[in-house]
Amino acid sequence: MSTVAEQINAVRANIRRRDPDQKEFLQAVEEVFESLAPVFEKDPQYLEAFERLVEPERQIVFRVPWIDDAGKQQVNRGFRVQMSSALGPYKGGLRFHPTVNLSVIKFLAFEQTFKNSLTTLMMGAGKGGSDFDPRGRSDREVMAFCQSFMTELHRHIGSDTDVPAGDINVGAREIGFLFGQYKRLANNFTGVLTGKDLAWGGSLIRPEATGYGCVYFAQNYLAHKGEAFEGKRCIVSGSGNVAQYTAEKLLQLGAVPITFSDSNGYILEPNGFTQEQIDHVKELKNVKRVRISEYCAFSSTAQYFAGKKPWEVAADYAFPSATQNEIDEEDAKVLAANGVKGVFEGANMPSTNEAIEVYKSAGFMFGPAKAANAGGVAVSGLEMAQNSQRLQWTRQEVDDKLEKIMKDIFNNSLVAAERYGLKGDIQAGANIAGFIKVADSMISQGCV
Ligand SMILES: NC(=O)C1=CN([C@@H]2O[C@H](COP(=O)(O)OP(=O)(O)OC[C@H]3O[C@@H](n4cnc5c(N)ncnc54)[C@H](O)[C@@H]3O)[C@@H](O)[C@H]2O)C=CC1
Ligand SMILES: O=C(O)CCC(=O)C(=O)O
Repeated sequence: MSTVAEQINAVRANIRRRDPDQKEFLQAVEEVFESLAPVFEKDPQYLEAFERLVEPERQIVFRVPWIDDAGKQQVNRGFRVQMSSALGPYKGGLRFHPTVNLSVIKFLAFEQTFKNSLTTLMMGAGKGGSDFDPRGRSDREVMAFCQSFMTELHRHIGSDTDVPAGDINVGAREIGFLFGQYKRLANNFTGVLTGKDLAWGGSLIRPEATGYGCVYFAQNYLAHKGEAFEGKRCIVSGSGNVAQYTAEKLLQLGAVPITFSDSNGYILEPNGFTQEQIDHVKELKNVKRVRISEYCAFSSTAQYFAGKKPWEVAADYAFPSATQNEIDEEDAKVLAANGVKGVFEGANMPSTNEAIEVYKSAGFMFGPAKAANAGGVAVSGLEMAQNSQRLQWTRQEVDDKLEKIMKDIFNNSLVAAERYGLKGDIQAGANIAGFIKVADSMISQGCV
């Protein structure tokens, strides 16, 4: 008869043996595994549920052929990983980026499972995307790609089956093209995607939801520690959807957002961005689709640091909002040395596991992605609810619900950590609270 510790090690070894090359997926699993140990110790049924959960219910990999503006054939690879339907239809975004592969989509789908559970709404989890790079492509090329992608994907999704949304490089334009093709193929006008345009079934506050939600989460955390945003300098990375609305909400709450970045470098506004300057970033990134360095032509006070990450700037709090593993151990040490006291993850898995260790030993407040960035998918869940009712709620109604969900996520994570003897560890608490709801549902639904 093996001990629980031996059983945990056997499950861990099996996961590693099965997909040894999927480094992002293994990293995400490892981060969760550590914090679930006390749960597995308490009831070995949970370990069995976990062993099932790490194996996606279904993985779809497909060819996406399309014709570019020069009349030349292009071929990309498409993915949809349907991770878990324990709590509802599969739900999670689509990412179009040259770095997309099965490991990246699997890690995102795995994280999504815990995140969607934390929202308190009834959503299973999935994630998808393609190695298609929209940079430099015309609107017509992006449409041709989206139509081809949906031509295969449409067989696998539906408003009660799987409801994709946006992620990196999938915003309002792409959701429109994808929805149009779905409707044409399925002959069905239904809420099969979220992040839709307001005129045809979208929800107010969905564009703002991930960034606003991350700041609401941080606000709860700060209040718990007796701190407040007023006058606090905040580093934001990225300059896309999540970064823009994180900076906007920080400004509204009296904080001072001072940076944005992209993969080429970062910009610093030493006195903080105004709303007009944030609106200019939105125009540059969402309409003109140019590099963040272009911002400096608009502001005489801005500085641009080519090839650098914003973590070197002295600040109070950091909001990584670009991509995975953008903060490594060295970056985390620099944050600590510069006086940062909290990291709140807008992006998915932006911190390496070694960076998280540094946060813990430095005593940072740490808002892990699954909890801190759950506002986006939460408002997607609210969009689904509105679509089912064929109603549209007001901006205030949706924002109030988002604020409440983020408060509940913080409190539920706090309570779960304490219940398992890890008082104050919000990272462990979020993993535990997210997992237990999924695992209990899996157990009561039988071995499926
Ligand atoms: N859009 C949403 O509702 C949600 C997004 N997320 C996560 O937030 C992150 C950002 O996503 P979005 O803002 O939606 O995408 P986006 O496409 O609007 O923006 C991504 C931004 O990140 C920057 N970026 C990409 N790679 C980078 C790198 N290596 N270094 C520095 N900057 C880089 C891009 O230049 C761009 O400004 C991703 O990790 C995504 O998975 C998480 C929850 C929901
Ligand atoms: O809104 C959604 O369905 C998904 C958002 C997402 O992809 C994420 O939370 O990472």
